[in-house]
Amino acid sequence: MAVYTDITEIDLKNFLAEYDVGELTSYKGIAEGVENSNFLLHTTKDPLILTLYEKRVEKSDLPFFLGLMQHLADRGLNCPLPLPRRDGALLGELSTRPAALISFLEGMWLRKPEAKHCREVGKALAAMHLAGEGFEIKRPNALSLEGWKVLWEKSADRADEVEKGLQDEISSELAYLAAHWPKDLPDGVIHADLFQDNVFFLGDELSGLIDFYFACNDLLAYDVSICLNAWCFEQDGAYNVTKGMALLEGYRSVRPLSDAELAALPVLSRGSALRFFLTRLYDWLTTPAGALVVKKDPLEYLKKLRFHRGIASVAEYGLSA
Ligand SMILES: Nc1ncnc2c1ncn2[C@@H]1O[C@H](COP(=O)(O)OP(=O)(O)O)[C@@H](O)[C@H]1O
Ligand SMILES: N[C@@H](CCOP(=O)(O)O)C(=O)O
Repeated sequence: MAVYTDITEIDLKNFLAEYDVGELTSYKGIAEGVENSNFLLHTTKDPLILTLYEKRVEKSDLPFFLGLMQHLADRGLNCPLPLPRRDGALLGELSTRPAALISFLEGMWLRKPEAKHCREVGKALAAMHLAGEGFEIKRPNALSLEGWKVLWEKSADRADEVEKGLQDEISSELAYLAAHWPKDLPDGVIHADLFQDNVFFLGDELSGLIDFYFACNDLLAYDVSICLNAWCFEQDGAYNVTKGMALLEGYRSVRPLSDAELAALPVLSRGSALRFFLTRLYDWLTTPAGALVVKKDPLEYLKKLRFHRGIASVAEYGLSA
C-alpha cells in the first residue's frame, strides 16, 4: 500500500477549507501505487483524489505535471484534472508534503488485459502524444541514459545479491545503450509510465489515463517501447506477439510510426526495460522491511531486457518495418 505520509482529519479539513469542494464525509488511503501517497475523499460534492507528493517527485516539476493534465484534458484526452484552490493555486501543503486535489476518474485497471485492450492502449498513447503538442513547459527525462547511470551507481555494488553476474551484465548494457541510443527520432511529451494500473477501463472501453508523474519530453517511440514492455508480456515472461501487434496497430491508426522509429524499437525497448529494472532494483535494495508498499520484482524487467537483446527484426514484435 502506498501511503508513505499519514494525515489527520483536522489537517485534512484545514487543507480542504482552501477549496470549494464541499464538506468532507470520509477518506481512506489507497492500497495501490508506488510513488506517492494517495487518498480517496468523499465529500458532499464529487469524490476526489488527494495526492501527497513523495520521494521521487521534485516540487519544481509539479507545475509541469499539473499543467500537463490540464493541457491534455483541454485537448479532449480523458485524464484527471487538478482542482484549483480558491486563490487559484493548484498546489497546497499537507503533513509537510506538497499536495494536490485531483478529480476522480471512473473506471478500473485491468488485471488480465487482452489484445483488444492493448489496441485501445496503443490508440490512447498516440492520442496523448498528439494532444501533448503545444504544451509550453519542458521537462527533460530524468530517467534516461544519465539518470540510469546515477541509479546504477547506487545499486551496482549489491546487484549480485539479486542475481549473480548482474553487475557485469548491466554495466555492459549501459555502455551498449549509450553507444546506440537513437538521437533523431520525433520527440514530444511522453507519459513514461503507462502501465496497466495507469489505464482505466469501463467494460472494454478505455475511460482514461492517470499518473502523469513521470511524464517528460523524450522520444515518442520510447513511450511505445514502455507500453510494449508493460502490456505485451505474459506472467510467464513470454512476449505475446498478438498483443504487440494490436498495440502497435492501435498506435499507428492514430499516429504513424516512421521506419526509423520502428527500426529503433529493439534498442528503445532494451532501454525502457532497463529503466524499470533499475528503479525496481534500487527500491528492492533500499525499501525498509515493513514499509507500506508492495515492492516490484526487478528480475521481471531483466527477463524482458534479455528478450529485446535477442530481437533480430521488428517483425518479432508483430510488425514488419
Ligand atoms: N484520478 C484518479 N481517479 C481515480 N482513482 C485514482 C486517481 N488517481 C489515482 N487513483 C487511484 O490511486 C492509485 C494509485 O495512483 P497512482 O497515481 O498510480 O499512484 P503512484 O503515483 O503512487 O503510483 C491508482 O491505482 C488508482 O486506484
Ligand atoms: N510502473 C512502475 C512503478 C511506478 O508505479 P506506478 O504505480 O506509479 O505506476 C513499475 O512497474 O516498476
